Amino acid sequence: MIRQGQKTLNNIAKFRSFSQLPLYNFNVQSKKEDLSLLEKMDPKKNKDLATKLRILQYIKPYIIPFYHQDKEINKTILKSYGYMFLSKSFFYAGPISLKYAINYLASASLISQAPIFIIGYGLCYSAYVFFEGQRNKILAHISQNALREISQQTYEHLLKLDPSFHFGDSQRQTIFDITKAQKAIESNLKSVSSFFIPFISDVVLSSVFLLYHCGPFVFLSFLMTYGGYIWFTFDLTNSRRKGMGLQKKYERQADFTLSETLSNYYNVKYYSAEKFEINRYTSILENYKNQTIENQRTLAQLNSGQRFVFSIGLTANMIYGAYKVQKGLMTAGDIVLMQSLMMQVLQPLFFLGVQWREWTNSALDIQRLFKIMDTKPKIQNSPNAVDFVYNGGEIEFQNIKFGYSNDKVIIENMNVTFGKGKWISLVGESGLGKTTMFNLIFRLYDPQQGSILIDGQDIKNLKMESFRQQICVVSQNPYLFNDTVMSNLLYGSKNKKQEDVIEVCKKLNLHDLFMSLPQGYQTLVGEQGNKFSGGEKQRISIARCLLNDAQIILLDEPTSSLDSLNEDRVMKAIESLRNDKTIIMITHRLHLNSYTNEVIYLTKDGYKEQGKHSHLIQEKNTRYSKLWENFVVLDHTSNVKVEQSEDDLNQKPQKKQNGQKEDDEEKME
Ligand SMILES: Nc1ncnc2c1ncn2[C@@H]1O[C@H](COP(=O)(O)OP(=O)(O)OP(=O)(O)O)[C@@H](O)[C@H]1O
Repeated sequence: MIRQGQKTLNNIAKFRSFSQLPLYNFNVQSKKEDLSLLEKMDPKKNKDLATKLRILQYIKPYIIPFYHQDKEINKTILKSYGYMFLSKSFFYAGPISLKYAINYLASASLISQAPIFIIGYGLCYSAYVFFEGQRNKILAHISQNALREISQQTYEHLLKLDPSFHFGDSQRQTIFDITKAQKAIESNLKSVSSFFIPFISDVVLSSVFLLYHCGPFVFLSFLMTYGGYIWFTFDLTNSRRKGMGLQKKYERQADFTLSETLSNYYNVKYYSAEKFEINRYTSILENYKNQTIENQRTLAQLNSGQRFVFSIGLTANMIYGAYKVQKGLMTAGDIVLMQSLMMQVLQPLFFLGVQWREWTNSALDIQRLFKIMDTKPKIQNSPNAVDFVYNGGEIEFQNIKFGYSNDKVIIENMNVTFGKGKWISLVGESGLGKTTMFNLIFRLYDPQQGSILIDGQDIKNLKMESFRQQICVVSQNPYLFNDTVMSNLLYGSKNKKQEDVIEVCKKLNLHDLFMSLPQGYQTLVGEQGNKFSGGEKQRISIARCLLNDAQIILLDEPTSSLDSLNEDRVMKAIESLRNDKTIIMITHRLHLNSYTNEVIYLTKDGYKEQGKHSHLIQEKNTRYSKLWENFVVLDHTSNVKVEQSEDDLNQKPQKKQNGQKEDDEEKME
């Protein structure tokens, strides 16, 4: 499950190339109001307490019967309480039976009945073990359900968050944090249901039995011993918190460094940085080791202190009991009962520190999850959002101003129209904001000013799923899932037939490559698709996009890793498969513009030239024609281009524009 989450996060990529991510049809079982309640609490006011209360809110539906909306889970929780009642009944019947066995053994007239109580003691213990086992089975079932539902909620929330969240911090760190937090919540749930609830019932029941069987002195001494023990445990555990926090921090650093280094394996090798990385990792491990030793020392202190407090209480009660027996006010059986009851609660009491420490530690881990759950997606459907109505796929930037942050404007006063059904090249210098324009079309960000219209509809007023479904993006860095070739090709196009896939792959020169693999189209592509070359990955992601039914295709330097032969094939494949879809293609390889219907050339100072490649380069005073001259001279493929350019400039554009109005306007501003 965690691996799946990691795969998906990695593939959210620069923008979500496929709007089918919501195809995963989550069916979250927890009541939604639980989350909103959690969200309302302000952890800053009393961070520690607030976090613990939020954790309780989170796990409440799995502890309190009738709180979960799934009736089956409610029944299971109720059953677990039934088993607890039975196990506790036998747990306390045992020492009482033992008390009578001892008293009868000490009495000459009743000694013959003692074995019945001894057998009763044994049976009670067996029954207790049986019902406790049944309860544990049920608790495992509940906690696994809880883990699944909480992971699901988190996953769903993560997929809603904006790219600024996913690419602001380290994604790997986020994954670590979430994984740890989910485990921490599961462990907290287990500790509440398997430890704290039975523990509280033990303290209450032991008190009642001690009061009834051994009198008020033993009862009070018992309460004081437990009170002192609990106070000491909590006090010392809280003072160990800082040290535990440091240990966690070093642990996270170590995990993170390991993962960073391994995922940058090639860079480490290329820069011969093994020694540097080993030293870095070792110094973190050293910190972790020292802090763990220090924490173990304080833990030993805690444990010996706890036993000391308990032994004082136990000894005081035993002395008092011995005195009462001497006076004939208590029996030997009462002393055994007192000892058994105290010892029965002693066992869980020794775990109290461990459990409380776990809670305190998990609170640190879970705080990170809460921080993520508190992050609200900036881009959301407006309350009155309507469905997008496709009408040819014209895209219009109206007076757009945008910057990723307020202090740096990337795009200002931009007015551009990408005509419907056209294949348009978007050209401009590096860093101009071309990829950013794609991000804006996909509404991964909202412009600070102006509107983006698709087929005359402002995307801010549209349901995001409805227009995103019509857009497919091939990003600069092709992202593949670590799945089979076929699954990657069909990601988002589940209804496509095998023949369609083969047709597209043949056109992109991929079919023979896949067929040469041992498992053909069922071959796994490897982590991030690294079983394929950069150019092959690029062609796979183009194939995936061409197989998609989206009517608008955004190609961000789709052939940057391709040789000229494959580049030509790809261009021809796009041309033959595009079926009047609107395509915007960012490219720095100007010769590709001969394949497209139109070029939009933008500069940082807001200048724009728009028209057919062949016309723009013939106009000697256009900036684009100067760029083209430079390209032809400087580009290492210039020979090909010069040869091609005669074709490209004079024939291809004309051939390509079949079906397109000849009176395409050239706009120059
Ligand atoms: N997520 C981001 N957060 C902050 N700044 C960003 C982000 N993405 C891009 N930028 C900045 O925005 C500017 C435009 O980037 P963009 O990728 O849109 O340019 P581009 O025209 O596509 O460049 P290239 O041709 O090199 O791909 C750059 O200065 C870049 O550093």
